Amino acid sequence: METEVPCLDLSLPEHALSAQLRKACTDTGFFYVANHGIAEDLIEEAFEENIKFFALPEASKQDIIADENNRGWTPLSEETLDTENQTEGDTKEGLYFGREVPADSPEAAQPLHGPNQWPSPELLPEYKRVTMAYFEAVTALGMRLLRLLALALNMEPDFFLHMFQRPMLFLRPLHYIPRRSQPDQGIFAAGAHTDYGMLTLLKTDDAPGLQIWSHGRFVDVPPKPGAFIVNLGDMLERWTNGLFKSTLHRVITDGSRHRYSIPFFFEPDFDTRVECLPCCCSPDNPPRYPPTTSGQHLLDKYAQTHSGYDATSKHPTNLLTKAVSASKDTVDV
Ligand SMILES: O=C(O)CCC(=O)C(=O)O
Ligand SMILES: [Fe+2]
Repeated sequence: METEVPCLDLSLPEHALSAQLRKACTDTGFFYVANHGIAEDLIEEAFEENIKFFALPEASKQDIIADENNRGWTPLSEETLDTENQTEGDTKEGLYFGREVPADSPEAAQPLHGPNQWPSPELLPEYKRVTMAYFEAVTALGMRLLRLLALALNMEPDFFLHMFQRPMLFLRPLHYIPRRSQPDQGIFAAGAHTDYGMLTLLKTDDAPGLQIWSHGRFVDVPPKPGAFIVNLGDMLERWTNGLFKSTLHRVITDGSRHRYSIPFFFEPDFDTRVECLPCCCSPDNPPRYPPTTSGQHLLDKYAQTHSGYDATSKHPTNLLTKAVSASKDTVDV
């Protein structure tokens, strides 16, 4: 079953786009973006390099196993996005890259900041060049969307821009193995979850599988050639007091083929204050969440779903998505 996920044509004038964006953000929290300006060749190259990476022998991937800054390879089944409904881990592996932060920079003292771990250039000579070019291109697209988001909220267009001086940016190529998902058996390619952060810019190959929760059921969001899929995360839902939706989603595979996707998680600077926007509250609609910061929000979300997690220490697994069990909390205490 398919649902009508709106498609924003970025070649339209901003005033038209911002109205469409507001509707998409308040209705579905998911939308396609067409005419985004990122070269198809670059996208293709990024997928080709990742297909090569995931085909490397296990030992080569182990060499760059994810570190405490969320950078590096996460093996098959390492992540269980929906602990309530899954009987095994997600049938996918991934590779995280963040904004490059040298180990000797003061920024590296913060959780989630540090140098990247790149696949060996002897094995994959083009990997770093292509991935960095792709990273830069999706960052620029994210910046364009920030302007539109501010306009969609009837705010100054540069409202969010200054919060992205040292942003937390994570690119995470994923490889789903050809394993048939069996929801009734608790086997999922990616369990149901919402994304933690502000915005996710997702490119998938042409294999279907992504589904979003809509009107009481999961519906397909098929790949659209030439378009990105963009969704809002919990941080933006919190910032807008629930006006903009962070929608539950999952991935189901039919076992017939490999599936590759590249989500890009786009989050403001660690210290950015995330407090109900004035345009999103009123005496009748008071703020539902206390103020926090971008970094603290991500760390708290993680602690909610991982018992024993110490938010003051750096920690090696996925901080950018969360299990469904905690997805619809309304008030932080
Ligand atoms: O692979 C996909 O289509 C979706 C991945 C996703 O939802 C995530 O990584 O948060
Ligand atoms: Fe997600």
